[in-house]
Amino acid sequence: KEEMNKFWSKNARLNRPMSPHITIYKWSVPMMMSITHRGTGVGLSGAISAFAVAALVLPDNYPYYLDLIHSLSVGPFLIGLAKFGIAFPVSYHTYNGIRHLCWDIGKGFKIPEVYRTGYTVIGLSIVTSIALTFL
Ligand code: HEM
Repeated sequence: KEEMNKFWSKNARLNRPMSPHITIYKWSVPMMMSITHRGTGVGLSGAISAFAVAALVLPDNYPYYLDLIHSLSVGPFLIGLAKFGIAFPVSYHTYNGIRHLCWDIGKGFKIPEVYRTGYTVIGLSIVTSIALTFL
């Protein structure tokens, strides 16, 4: 215990960052993609659960609420933005999920491949989300 105390007081004295200290890492595309995969996964789970709970507890049905949104006349820009905001996490998580599954079978681990597949996923996600927005 005494050794541990010495260890921690030395770290504090030398102003060493304590683990976990992700701030020491230089941000990279694969790193951002990884956190976005988690973010979109958790976001999708939350959104689907909220949708399911709403379907159970709200008094009216889906077409009624859709009409309600239409009647607000928020304009095509905001509607488009909202549609993109839904389409992007779905597209991104699906394409990046396929990238993850490739890793799970041992493919695509070389650093240039990680970047290439990463940029492909980002590109496909943007194109797919724009296409879905205009549906
Ligand atoms: C609405 C549908 C989906 C939901 C709600 C969902 C949700 C999630 C969540 C919560 C995670 C855990 C994220 C983390 O803690 O790191 C996850 C991970 C994952 N998802 Fe999805 N997901 C969905 C669709 C998909 C699809 C369509 C694919 C594949 C094509 C996919 C592939 C994966 C993979 C491979 C992982 C594990 C990533 C890892 O190894 O860290 N998901 N998903």
